[in-house]
Amino acid sequence: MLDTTTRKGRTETSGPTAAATPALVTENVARSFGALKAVSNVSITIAPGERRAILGPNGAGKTTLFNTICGDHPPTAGRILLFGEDITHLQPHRRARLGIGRTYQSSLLFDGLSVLENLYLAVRGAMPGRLSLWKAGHDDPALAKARRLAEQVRVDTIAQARIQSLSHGQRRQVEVGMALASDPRLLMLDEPAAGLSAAERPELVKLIRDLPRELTLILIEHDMDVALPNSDKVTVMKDGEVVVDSTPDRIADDPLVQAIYLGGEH
Ligand SMILES: Nc1ncnc2c1ncn2[C@@H]1O[C@H](COP(=O)(O)OP(=O)(O)OP(=O)(O)O)[C@@H](O)[C@H]1O
Repeated sequence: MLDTTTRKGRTETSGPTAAATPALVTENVARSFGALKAVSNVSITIAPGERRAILGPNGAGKTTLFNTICGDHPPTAGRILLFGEDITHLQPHRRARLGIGRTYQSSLLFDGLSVLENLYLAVRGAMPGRLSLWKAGHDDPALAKARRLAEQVRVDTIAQARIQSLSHGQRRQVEVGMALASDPRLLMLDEPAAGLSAAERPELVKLIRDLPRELTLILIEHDMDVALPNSDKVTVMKDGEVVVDSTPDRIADDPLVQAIYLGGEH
């Protein structure tokens, strides 16, 4: 994997170069909302299996960058390649079929349904064909997969519990399971630890750490204790632009990062 440090146009590279097609490339990606440039000129390359944290203060453009990648708000300029395929102009569901899974800052869970039912719906939603919950039987492969996902995200012991009875941390675990339902090659987690108590965080960190190593992961996270142990590289954004691209061991000491992130601006 590349070991690269970038600061506003300057790039230092050391270590072996990755020959494989990158999992994700954004080339000069921009997204405006009217006159507001939420994301400007973002060029990042993420290797297959890499875990990348995206940090930055509120309003830096992190979620908007996610939205340009998954297609919720496609870029107004630039290009996005997923495993070498140009997805810049594809609809979100086409991008999902090509291997993008994501979570959102706000919950998309059905409160009145059980954990297993939510996971089942996510599995069925990722399958071609019409959704038909009433056909679910014990030999339904989608149900078996939902059960496997429940184990993977450590909610199998509460599989029958309704979402509304879950703790915030457990809900986050279910959300990760739902994002995994489509067997993504690129998983994007938007602030998975937001709102979690100190007691709930280690479970989530462990869940993320135990995700299959071949899965490429992009993580937006304010909490350094969650972001840094779970990342190979860290990208810091401010005012819609990438301002630092570095490694977790260097990031905390970076004066620019300290000024804009640890300095309490967010
Ligand atoms: N749908 C939208 N319409 C108009 N403006 C938007 C929209 N989405 C985001 N923005 C604006 O774009 C800028 C970047 O927002 P974004 O949510 O991407 O930042 P962020 O880094 O994810 O922040 P946070 O950490 O608070 O989630 C902000 O000024 C925001 O108000």
